[in-house]
Order: sequence, then C-alpha cells, then structure tokens
Amino acid sequence: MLPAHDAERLILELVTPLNAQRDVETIDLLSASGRVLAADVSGALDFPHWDNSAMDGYAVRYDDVQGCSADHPVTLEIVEEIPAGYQPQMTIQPGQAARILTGSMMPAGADTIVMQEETQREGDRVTILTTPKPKAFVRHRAAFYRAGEPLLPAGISLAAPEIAVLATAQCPSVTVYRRPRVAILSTGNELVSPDEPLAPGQIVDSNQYALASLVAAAGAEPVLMGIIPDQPEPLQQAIANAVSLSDMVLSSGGVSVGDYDYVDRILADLGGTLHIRSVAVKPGKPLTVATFNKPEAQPDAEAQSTHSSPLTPHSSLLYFGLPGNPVSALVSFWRFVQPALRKLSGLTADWHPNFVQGRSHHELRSDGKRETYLWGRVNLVDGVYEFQLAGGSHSSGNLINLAQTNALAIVPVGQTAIAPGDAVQILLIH
Ligand SMILES: Nc1nc2c(c(=O)[nH]1)N[C@H]1C(S)=C(S)[C@@H](COP(=O)(O)OP(=O)(O)OC[C@H]3O[C@@H](n4cnc5c(N)ncnc54)[C@H](O)[C@@H]3O)O[C@H]1N2
Ligand code: MOO
Ligand SMILES: [Mg+2]
Repeated sequence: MLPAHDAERLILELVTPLNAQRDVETIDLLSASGRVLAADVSGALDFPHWDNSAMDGYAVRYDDVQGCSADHPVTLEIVEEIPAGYQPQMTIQPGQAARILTGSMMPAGADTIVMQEETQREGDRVTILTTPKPKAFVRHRAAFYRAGEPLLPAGISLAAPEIAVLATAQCPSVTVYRRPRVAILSTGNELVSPDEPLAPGQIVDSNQYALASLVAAAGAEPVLMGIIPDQPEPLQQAIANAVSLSDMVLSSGGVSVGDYDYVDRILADLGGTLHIRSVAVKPGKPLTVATFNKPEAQPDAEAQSTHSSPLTPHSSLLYFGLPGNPVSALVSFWRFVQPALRKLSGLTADWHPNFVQGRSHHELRSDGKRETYLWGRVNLVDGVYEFQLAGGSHSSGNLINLAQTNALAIVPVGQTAIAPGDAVQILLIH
C-alpha cells in the first residue's frame, strides 16, 4: 500500500499533458469560461488606452490651482464639456478648465482633475476650493498595462477576470486546449442502469453517473462506455476501446482480490504498465493506476506517410481502476484523479487538491492504519473552517449521506481519533 502522498506524486509524474500545438482549438470568448489557455497572450493596446479622468469634475492645469483653498479660491473659465466617448477639441490654456466626466479623455494642456465636490459651478465658470495633488485622479495611458508586454500566460484557467482582460485586449476569440476526453466504464455483473428494474442481487450503477458529473465539472468531456460484465473478453474489449478513444480512462470495480476482479490482469495483457495496485487511504484502498503508450493522432495523412513509425510521437495515457464501492470511487477521484486531470488539461499549476486547516466539531475516528477520509460539511465560523461530520454510517458502500457534503476530514495514519474542537486537515471537494 503506497502512502497517499507518494501515490499523488507518482500519478502526477505519469501524466502527459495535452499538446500545446496539436490539442488546441480556437473558441469564442463567450464560451471560454473554465477552459485552459493554450498560448501566451499579449495585447496590442495600452490600458488605459488614453489618459482619462477617474472622477466627475474638472480638468485643470495644476499650476493654476496650486495653493488655492476655500479662503483663497481660484475661478477658471470652462471651455469644453467632455463626456465619455468624446474626443476633446480644445487645449486647456492658463486660467481655463474643462468639465469632465468619469472615464472621459483628458484634454491637452490639463494635467490634474479636481473632483466636483471641491468646486462651485456658475455658468461657464468654476471655482476651485481646495488644492488637489498634482496629477490627481488622472489615469494615465498604459499605467496598468503597456501594449506588447505579456498579458496572460498559457496554462491558466479562464474565469471572469481573465475573460474581462481578454475582451479589453480585443481578443474576441481565444486558443485553448481542447477538453480532455475521459472514458468512464462501470464493471460488474450485478449492475443495472437507473432506469432498469432490480432483480435479486442487482444494484444500480451510480458510479458512472457520479464520475461523469465530476469529469464534466473538471472541464473535461466524459465518454460513457456503459456497464461491462465481469467477464474477461467483453471487459478486455471495452478497456481496449476506452484506451483507444480517450485521453484518460476511469473504470470502477474489479480491482480488489475477488474471483471476478479482472481489471489488473487485463491491463497487463493489453500492454499497460501497472504502477499502483493499492493506496493507504480509507476508503479507496484498491486503486489501480496504469499507463498505456499510445501513438499520437497525426494531423493529416501526409504527415503520417512522411513520419514513419520511429518518429511518430507517443503519448502516455493514464488508466485509473477505481474501487467499486461508491464512496471509495469518489474519494479516489477527489484525491488522485482530479489532480491528474488538471495536469492533463494543460494547467501548469494548481493541480493539487484543495486542502485547508480547520477544526472538527465532532469526534473523528479511524483505525489508524490508513489515511482516513470522513465526509461532512465545512462552514467558516469566525474565520475558521469548522468541519461537521455527516451523520449515519461512514461505510464506503453508503453513498446516501454523501449528499450535501462539501468536504472530507482527514485522520492521518497512526492516529485513531481527533477530538471535538481539535485541528484537522480538510479536503474541500466543491
Ligand atoms: N478480501 C478482500 N476483499 C476486499 C478488499 C480486500 O482488501 N480484501 N478490499 C475491499 C475494499 S476496501 C474495496 S473498496 C472493495 C473494492 O472492490 P472492487 O474495486 O473490486 O469492486 P467490486 O468488487 O466490483 O465492487 C465493490 C462494491 O461496489 C459496488 N459497485 C461496483 N460498481 C459499482 C457501480 N458502478 N455503482 C455502484 N456500486 C458499485 C459493488 O456492487 C460492490 O458492492 O473491495 C473490498 N473487498
Ligand atoms: O477502500 Mo475500501 O474503499 O475501504 O471500502
Ligand atoms: Mg471486487
């Protein structure tokens, strides 16, 4: 049994990320949320693009208003009104000012904004009642970003802030990694899909649904391979098929020591290399991790004929044989598959699970033999993550009380209890 930390490190080493040249697509910025940027972006525009005012007020020459106060005000002639979207026509001369509104272009000659609240307006004259700081409330061209400098690096996930930046840089479309295809298959003679009646001994295949949801939430494309019986031939066929058409495979079930647990043997027969057979976590001990070398798809037939096999690039596909127990399959996903999927998807950082320190409201128990994950909810209480253990059984076969949880509390190997109020490491799962 590999310790969890070593398993995570080994798994991440085994991941070949999508290729920044071949595995990309150009998409509309409006559909880019959650996608991973595949190329560095730099902008062709300074930001701000013009000197502009940060306040509603008056654009003045600092020399004209230096030293003025309520007792010694200065009155200036307003020579132009500058609303947003308007290009100023006048150059402000000594003794002059322009009425200006937030975001509008600074007129030539002016270098300082006096906010409206510090003035008195009478017709086309404005009286300035305080001395502003030199260059006050002017947002200078390129103060925030200079055209041509790096704007966003490849390998980051796009969310509202990055999408706003790309829009501002006039990038209405963006080159992102394609979504990784993740094949999902459930193994087991006992499994039926949720729309089928249960005969004695049968159970419903929930893993395929749960894993599809997790894969989609991670920004990847789930490819559902269905329920495969515990029979070597159909299972081998399904696994070979899954390996050939995806970037990662997740199967559940059939990885323990039972008479019908064929997955590991089939992976070896198909030429896979087995790296992990079990991990010291509870739930989730039986976890098979294997890799397959795959010839990479060639962009076109010509490329295929000019690059004969020794030059054909290969990539390594990661196969996860997750345990069949429903909670075990999900815990294995959160702890080990998700980081691998993040690296596969082209992200250059932030692969690791989201661990935080908190305190436990309830007593947490473990046998101390494996790193133990208990499910529940965290809330921030006075700035501290507080973990509330889900009620009911923490059996790996009980998925019912997993609903409405958002975190897993971790009891380390060698520790058998965490007392109420004590510190606990928590894995955030949503
Ligand atoms: N002698 C031992 N037996 C077991 C060990 C062990 O170390 N020695 N480990 C146990 C642990 S821990 C786990 S976890 C399970 C893992 O078993 P498998 O991965 O081989 O899974 P199966 O045997 O196929 O199924 C286990 C369990 O999960 C249910 N299941 C399977 N697939 C699904 C699905 N798609 N949706 C919902 N539920 C599913 C299945 O019906 C079984 O109840 O092995 C222990 N045994
Ligand atoms: O590891 Mo199993 O997942 O304990 O039930
Ligand atoms: Mg089994």
